[in-house]
Amino acid sequence: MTPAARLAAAASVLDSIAQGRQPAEAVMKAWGTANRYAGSKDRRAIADRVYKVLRARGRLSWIMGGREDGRALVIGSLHAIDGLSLEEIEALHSGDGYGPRPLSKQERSRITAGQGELPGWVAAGLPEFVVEDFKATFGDRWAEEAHALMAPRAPIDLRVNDAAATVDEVEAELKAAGLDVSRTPWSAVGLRVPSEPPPNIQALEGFKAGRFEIQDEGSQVVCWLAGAQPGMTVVDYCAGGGGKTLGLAQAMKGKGKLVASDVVNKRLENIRPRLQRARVEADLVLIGQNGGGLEDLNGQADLVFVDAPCSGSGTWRRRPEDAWRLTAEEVEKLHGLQVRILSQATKLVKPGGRLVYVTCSMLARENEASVDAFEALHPEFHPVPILPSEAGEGDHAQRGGGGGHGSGAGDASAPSTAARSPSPVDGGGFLTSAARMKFAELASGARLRLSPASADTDGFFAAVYERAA
Ligand SMILES: C[S@@+](CC[C@H](N)C(=O)[O-])C[C@H]1O[C@@H](n2cnc3c(N)ncnc32)[C@H](O)[C@@H]1O
Repeated sequence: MTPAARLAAAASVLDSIAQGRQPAEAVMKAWGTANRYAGSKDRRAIADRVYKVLRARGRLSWIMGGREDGRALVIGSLHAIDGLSLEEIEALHSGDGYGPRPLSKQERSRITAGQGELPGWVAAGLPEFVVEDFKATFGDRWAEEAHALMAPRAPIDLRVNDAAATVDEVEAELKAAGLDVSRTPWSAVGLRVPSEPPPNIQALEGFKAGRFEIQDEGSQVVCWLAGAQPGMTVVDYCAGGGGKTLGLAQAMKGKGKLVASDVVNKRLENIRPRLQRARVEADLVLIGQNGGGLEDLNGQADLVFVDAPCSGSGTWRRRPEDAWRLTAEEVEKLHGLQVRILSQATKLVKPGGRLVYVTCSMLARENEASVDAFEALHPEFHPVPILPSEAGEGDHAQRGGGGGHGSGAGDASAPSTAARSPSPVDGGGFLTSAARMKFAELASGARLRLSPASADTDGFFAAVYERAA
């Protein structure tokens, strides 16, 4: 393909992405299948252009006078990102062969007009309502947070299944496969590989044998903070694809009862092969929108983990297309759903047991606002500080009625006053000492926010609660 034909193809892929809800990666793949004449270098060049545009879509649309079609965004990117002159852009738009048609008068004038002063949200490359939320949360640091969230090429993180292999063994295995592997800073069982050139992790023997899984470090961290321990009864209430289920199973070391529930059966079914690969077990339970289906566990769970449905805005560095699909109305709906799901999940928590709320959202409306609403509705749930309180680690457990799980869940004979819940930052030994220092900086009481800018992870929010007796 000529460079011009690649631009035309990128514009058409961008239009397909804008028309649907499919991930950009899937649209790119479908385009490759339908256009077999395109070689790997062509597909690579087209994907590079598509992602370049998606990460800067707001700015490019602004420059092109509010146009949002693929052609305009590609033209804008040649000018504003690649720095091509009008003549160079025109040469790529001669209309010859499979290249794009010549520039219109308006398109030419958009390029010659220059960018001018860009409003903050346009420069940040995020929808305006998102930037307002960021300003309220991050203050002066909002632009840095926005930039890191939309920056290219997040690395790929792996969680080593320490029941099947040591971190050293997996590290050596990945090195032998030619990957440039390093340790993750916060999760003690995390490894990181660059996403460029794209590694085929799923084809590796260690992946197939369950020695490691793909999981962002932030996602690993929230599993470790939850405090699942061997012998506990744990419910992963919104189990989805099962990423956290596997992390919780790892913390439980295969001992106790783990239940993974969701309202979508297909998602639960996808967990099955992952459990088999990791050689761990969980009961998969399809629940109704109102939580029906888990009545047997009412008041029984030591830990209920609610990885709530959310905007997924914490993962926009991997899926920048989603930033432009989200609306303020959807965020409002998600906030309502999050508070409702948390309320439903409370029924399962036993006195002294924990409820952990997690999102992969960067938005305060889905994080702080959702747990504020939950706290107002459920005073029987006490916030558990992420860091040990000054009065001594675990004193919240006694305030909350004791009955901790320090000696292993199911040990009903353990005296409640002696047993103390470990502090979330203890992380069951799965958090590094660097994590403990870092989270001292990032945690606010029972709440912790991780982000690409602050922790080099996807954006995550976690809040930990304990039910009073
Ligand atoms: C953020 S995703 C979970 C991701 C998953 N925990 C993981 O780590 O792969 C949220 C999940 O909540 C589920 N969900 C939506 N409404 C729900 C409800 N009312 N009760 C329980 N789960 C619900 C969705 O089907 C979705 O799978």
